[in-house]
Amino acid sequence: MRLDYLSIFPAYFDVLDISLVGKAAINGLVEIHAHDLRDWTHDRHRTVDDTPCGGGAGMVMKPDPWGEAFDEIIGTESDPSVHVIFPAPSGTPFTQSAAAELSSAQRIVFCCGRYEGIDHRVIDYARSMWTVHEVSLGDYVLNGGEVAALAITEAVVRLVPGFMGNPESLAEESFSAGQDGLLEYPLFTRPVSWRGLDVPEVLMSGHHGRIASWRRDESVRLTRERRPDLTDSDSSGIH
Ligand SMILES: N#Cc1c(-c2ccc3cc[nH]c3c2)n[nH]c1N
Repeated sequence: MRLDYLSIFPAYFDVLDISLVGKAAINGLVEIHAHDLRDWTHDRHRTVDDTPCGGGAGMVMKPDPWGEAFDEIIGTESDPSVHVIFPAPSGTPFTQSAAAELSSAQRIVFCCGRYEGIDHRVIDYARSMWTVHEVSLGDYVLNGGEVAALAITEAVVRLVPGFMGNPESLAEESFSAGQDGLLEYPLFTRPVSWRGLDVPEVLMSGHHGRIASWRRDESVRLTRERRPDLTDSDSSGIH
């Protein structure tokens, strides 16, 4: 899997060399390329923004640098196997199932906007050429797309076959299919007693049936408390 990042702050992605994603890069599972969008400007100030047509506050990212960067990084041929991701507050909420779908992609290009956003023609052009995803991390405002690109990268790459040492651990995580779309149950490890707080006795009983039942009940309780929106989904198993 090749991952490209277009941003005016490409140093954001240096962290990928440190994290687990860096290990995947070393193992050849992923190839990471970060690019400075300003490398595709031609004025002395390396300008990437301009005032919004129709007025309004802030600045909008000009289309020209994006188009020239696309030509060099992706090419000028249409290819639906290339996935181009535009993080944006107006995007579709990014989910675990979206991460799972993207984990089989061979090429993902992240377009990280700044200012008020990117000229919409850039997205329209990308849609005419590749498979485009306009996605949002959640209902809060960031200053740009880089943090979202990092989060999406981690969510996707950890699902790439061969990345996780123990793929079985994926099955029991929150939002995973194996968890019936429920939130993960509380986790405990040694010591059994810590600052007057004890591990639930059932988890020390060695009775696998009771442990499984306790974990399911906890997942249902937590999901009802914190994510009632998940309790009506078909995959949740609770209604
Ligand atoms: N994804 C996502 C986002 C953003 C976001 C993404 C891109 C830009 C470009 C300028 N401002 C941005 C905010 N805010 N909140 C989210 N969940």
